[in-house]
This record gives sequence, structure tokens and C-alpha cells, in this order.
Amino acid sequence: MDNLFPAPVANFADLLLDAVCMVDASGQFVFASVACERIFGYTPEEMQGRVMIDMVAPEDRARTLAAADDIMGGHPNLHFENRYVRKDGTLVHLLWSARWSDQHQLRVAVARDITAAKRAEATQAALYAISEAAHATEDLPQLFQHIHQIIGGLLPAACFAVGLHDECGDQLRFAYHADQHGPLPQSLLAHVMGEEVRRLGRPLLLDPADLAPLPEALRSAAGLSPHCWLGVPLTTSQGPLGVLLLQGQGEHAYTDRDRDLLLFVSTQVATAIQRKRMHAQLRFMAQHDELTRLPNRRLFHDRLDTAFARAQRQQGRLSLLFIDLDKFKLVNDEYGHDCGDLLLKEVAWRIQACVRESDTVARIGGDEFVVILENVGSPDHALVVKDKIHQALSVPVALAERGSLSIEASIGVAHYPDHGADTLQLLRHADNAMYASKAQPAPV
Ligand SMILES: Nc1nc2c(ncn2[C@@H]2O[C@H](COP(=O)(O)OP(=O)(O)OP(=O)(O)O)[C@@H](O)[C@H]2O)c(=O)[nH]1
Repeated sequence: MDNLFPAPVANFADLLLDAVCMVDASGQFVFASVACERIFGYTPEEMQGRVMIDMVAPEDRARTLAAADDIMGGHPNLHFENRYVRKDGTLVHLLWSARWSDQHQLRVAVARDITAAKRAEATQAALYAISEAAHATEDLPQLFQHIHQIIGGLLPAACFAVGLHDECGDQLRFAYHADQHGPLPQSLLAHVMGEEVRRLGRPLLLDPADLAPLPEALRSAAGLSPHCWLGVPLTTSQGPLGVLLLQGQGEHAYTDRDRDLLLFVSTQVATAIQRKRMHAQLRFMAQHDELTRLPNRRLFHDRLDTAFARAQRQQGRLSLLFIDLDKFKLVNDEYGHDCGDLLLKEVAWRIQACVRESDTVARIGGDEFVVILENVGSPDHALVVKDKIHQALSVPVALAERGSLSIEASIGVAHYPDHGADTLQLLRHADNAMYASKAQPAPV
């Protein structure tokens, strides 16, 4: 190097904090200033003779070669950004200014390390994207997928898992678990790791090379996996919500900086989850009856429209059962409103137990329930269900200190296509049939 440049020039270049490099027409480094060691991890001597493009991150190579061609064609570049792979394997983000010297047949370039700024930029973008995802996604599983993608852009995440506290707050339930390596044994480790992060209430970095400080259960689970893991608690202003776990890619070892970054982002993740849960809760409340948690009148009509359209399209059958409790008012009057509530909940539960999960049971009024039976083979099938419900409701309901309570119900049935060509006709038919049944004297 000293032969190529007068000593003062090389000395001045070595005083600069940015890296000064010179590359010949074949793309080899012929000069690298002292600052290169801090930026690239290689000493100037180690850099000399290396092929520039081999040090560039593979994803940035095509762009870098195109920019180099342009510079050598006589177009200096003041702002070129790319990433190099440092000697320790990590990436460094660089901002280059470069020009071609015809006289020396060299590309002269100065590189500034902008890794910290890039990381801050990426973190801000991730925070924004997570908050956007809370609005843009339909439900929690979709939100988790988005968050996985966003965090995967910041940190390696071969496995990404979100565990949420159950309602009692004493168990973790994995609401999202995406794993490139298959479900086991990593998911066992994810479980043990998640519990440990939850117990500690702070981040945990698991490095297979340094398991000694970990509790026994975690150590033995981690012994099955050669990968590095990172776990952080998800916490909102209202308290702990769950944990977020990442597993490193291949040999990648997470650093303390990765841990701090994930912890920083985790607040936004927790807020997004909480917001999504709140939306889901509001939607549920708008569509369900608070007491029995059955679909309410509005959701019933939606479901009926959908089921009706499907039956029409598939030329299938559908039955509607209108159920009205008899003399329910007396229950309230004689036993009190609380007992009335209890009875309604029990009735809801018993009706649901008589039908398939794909059928709909809704509460559309005080003591009025309705059932949509889909894919019924024949009207007889609906009559069997009707008898089943009669029987189920005829069993007295036990009241803690007041003995038991019996209730009867009037049930009206309407079949599609027999009793109506649209939902209105069907509803009317079922309602009339129910009133006709109520008007009949009770069997002695
Ligand atoms: N406990 C309780 N009672 C309710 C609720 N919603 C409505 N009710 C009561 O349910 C009763 C319904 O009365 P009606 O429609 O006259 O029905 P019924 O007494 O069963 O009369 P029939 O249907 O003619 O046999 C009223 O007393 C309402 O106050 C509720 O959520 N909880």
C-alpha cells in the first residue's frame, strides 16, 4: 500500500473514522484504511487482495455490481447503501460515496457504518407495521401471522410462538406456533421456555452453549435442541398477557441487543393483541345474548339467511324449530329473577346438547329460542330433534337451596322447502306452529 500512495495520504486516510477503500478494475481491494477493521472486522492487511463482491451480503450483490459498473462508467455515486458480511458473520449496513479514478484505474470509496440508524429505522417501521396489523387483520391468528412476518424481518425466527395466559392466568396456552422444524421436540421446549419466561416476568435468552444457569426442566428440554431461543413477556398496562418466543435460524446465536430489541417491540405486540381481543369481544357482545351466550336475534337472522341460501343452492333441506317456554313468567314471580336466569341458561345448554355443532341455537327473546337444523335428510329428522328437546327440557332443573324446578316448552317446526319459499314464510310457519302447540291442552 505504501508503494501505491505517498505516505501522508495513507496516514490521513487512517485518521478518518469512516473506511477508505480502493478497488481495482478487477474488483479487488488494493487499499483499506485502519477504520476498516472496526467496520468490516478485517484488518487492512486482511482486506487487501480480497474480492470486494465476496464480502457483500448475497442479496445485495447484483445491485452492488450494477452500481460499481455505473461508477466505473464515469458516474460518481454519493449515496449507495448495501450490506457487507463482517468477519464474525454479522451484517453491517454501509453508506458509500465512490468515484472512479481514470488516472489510477481505481475505484475510490468511503464507507460509513449506518447499522445503528438502519436498525432504529427498521424498529420504527416494525412498530408501525404491528400497530397497523392490529387494524388490518381479521382475527388473532391472522394478526399473529403478520407479527411473525414483521418480527422475522428484524430478527431470525425459524420458530415463532405466542403463548397467552388462560382466563385464570395460571397456564399458558399457545395461540400461535409456527415452526420450520416440525412440532417436536421444539414445541416441548417452547412450552417449558414459555413457562419460565412467564414465571420470571422478564426476557430470557437460551443459548445451547451456555445452559448452566437455567433451571433443570429447561436445561433438559433445551438439551434436545441445538438452537438459540429468545423469550419475552407480553405485558400491557393492565398486566401480563402472555409470552413471545423466537427460535434462531441454524447456528445463529441471539445477542443481548436482539433481546432488548424484542423486548422493545413486545409492548406494541401486546397492545395489538389486546386491541384485537377487545374488538373480538365487542363483536361477540353485539352478536350474542349476554345471559346464555347464544347467538342473538341479529346473528340468528344472518345465520338463517346463509343457511337458507346454501339449502337453495344445494337443493337441500333445512328445518326451523321455534321454542317458547310455557309459563316462564311464573318462575320469575315465584322463585325470583335469579332462578329464572339460571333456568334460561340451563335450557340453552340442554337445547345445544340436542343438536349438532354445525346447527344454530339462538335466543331471540326473553324465553324464546330458535334452532336452525341444516342438512336434514327428511322432516322426520327435525321431529326427532324436537322430541329430544322436549325430553331434555322435561328433566327438572336442580336449584341449590330450593329443590328443583320443572318447565315445559312449546315447539313449532317449519321445513324448507315444504313450508315456505323464503325465510319470512318459514319463520311465520314455525311461529304459528309454536302458538298452535301452546294452545293445545297439556297432556294429562
Ligand atoms: N329471569 C329472566 N326472565 C326474563 C328474561 N327475559 C325475559 N324474561 C321474562 O320472561 C317472561 C316471559 O313471559 P311471557 O312471554 O308471558 O311467557 P310465559 O310466562 O312463558 O307465557 P307463555 O309463553 O304464554 O306460557 C317475562 O316475565 C319476562 O320478564 C331474562 O333474561 N331473565
